[in-house]
Amino acid sequence: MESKVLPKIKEIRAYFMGGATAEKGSGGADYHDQQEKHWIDDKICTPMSKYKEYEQSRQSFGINVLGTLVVEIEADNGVTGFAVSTAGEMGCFIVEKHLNRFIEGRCVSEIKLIHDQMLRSSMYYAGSGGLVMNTISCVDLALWDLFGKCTQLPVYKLLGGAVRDEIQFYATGSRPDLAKEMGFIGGKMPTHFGPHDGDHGVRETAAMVADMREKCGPDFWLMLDGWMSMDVNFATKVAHACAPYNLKWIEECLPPQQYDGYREIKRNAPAGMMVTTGEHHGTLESFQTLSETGVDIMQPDVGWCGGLTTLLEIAAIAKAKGQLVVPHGSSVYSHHAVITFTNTPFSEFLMTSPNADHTRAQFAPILLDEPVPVNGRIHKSVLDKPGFGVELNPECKLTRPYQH
Ligand SMILES: C[C@H](O)[C@H](O)CC(=O)C(=O)O
Ligand SMILES: [Mg+2]
Repeated sequence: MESKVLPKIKEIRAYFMGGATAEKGSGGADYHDQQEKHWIDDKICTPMSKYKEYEQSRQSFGINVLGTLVVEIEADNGVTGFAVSTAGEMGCFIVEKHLNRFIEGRCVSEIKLIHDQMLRSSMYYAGSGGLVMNTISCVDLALWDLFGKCTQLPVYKLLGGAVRDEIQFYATGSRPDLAKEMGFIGGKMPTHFGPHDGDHGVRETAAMVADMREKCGPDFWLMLDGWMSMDVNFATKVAHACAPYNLKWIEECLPPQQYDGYREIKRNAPAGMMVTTGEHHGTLESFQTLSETGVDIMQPDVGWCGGLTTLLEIAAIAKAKGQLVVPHGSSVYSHHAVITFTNTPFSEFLMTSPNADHTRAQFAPILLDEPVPVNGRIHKSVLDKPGFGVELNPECKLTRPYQH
């Protein structure tokens, strides 16, 4: 077969949808931006819950101010790749006024070089993750999508191919009992009480798990997600109070950088209960440090951790340590990665239906053809389309606030 001459990148463009200036409930990659009464905004415990006025709703403290960033990259043969993440209008500035210089004119296969230059050139303002890293991740994912679309290969094949025929999912949402009926292997619930609620909060949390255990039977996996809201003492008490109900893991109990705290929770946790975290860690170095704490599962979000290029490195760190890497639910972007990882035996599906009573595409409405699990599973054949196999929904109103 003749080797192909790959095209060069002609232009990168950045758009946003939703965020602080839009109507509530735009969804997209900013999946916390849902309509009122959605389970994802119903008194979920957060680092802000100790302030009464911000306890009931995460949107009240601004969890949905960023909005969706859409990065589109066009090659000189007219083929376009794209990706979405959570960085909105501010991400657009970073792409169009800074990162564009490392991208335009490069061959579509030069992803690693571009990734390294994006990381090094933003080191002075990127910190250890967050908005800037979300933006870099989005560009990296768009580059992989473009590379796949130019070579007519799905991203998972570019990575070396699938190590299993299907991905099986647990569901994150308020109704693990319904997730069980839908064929998922487990259900992860948010917590509603934190250290400011004292022992009453510990008892209420354990009662919620006990109730779900009753509804789901003895073997269905049940997990808790603390979304950075606890301290070591509260997390330890919750873990022990939930042990009789066979809680499988306790997730993201602490703020991301409290590595000593994670080490202590791991030491304190009942035997057999896993300690997990990682979705708000944003550099390879932070995952190396996290890995050393001994957490059982690292949970990077591929749209926030530095992109697919960094996720591959994180997975290698975890593999060498015998840890699992189970990405935070980042939809197609993680499906193409995890089907190639030997240390990801299952993955996350985040329920974005308002009552968590049916499956709905996680990034709805921004992607066309975004796969959703059927009977809790996605077969690799569903991923057999060039790039990440999705297109932008032309009905979503996108704004391009900056041009270079
Ligand atoms: C449900 C959690 O609070 C959050 O919205 C999502 C998350 O942390 C997860 O899916 O994991
Ligand atoms: Mg989580």
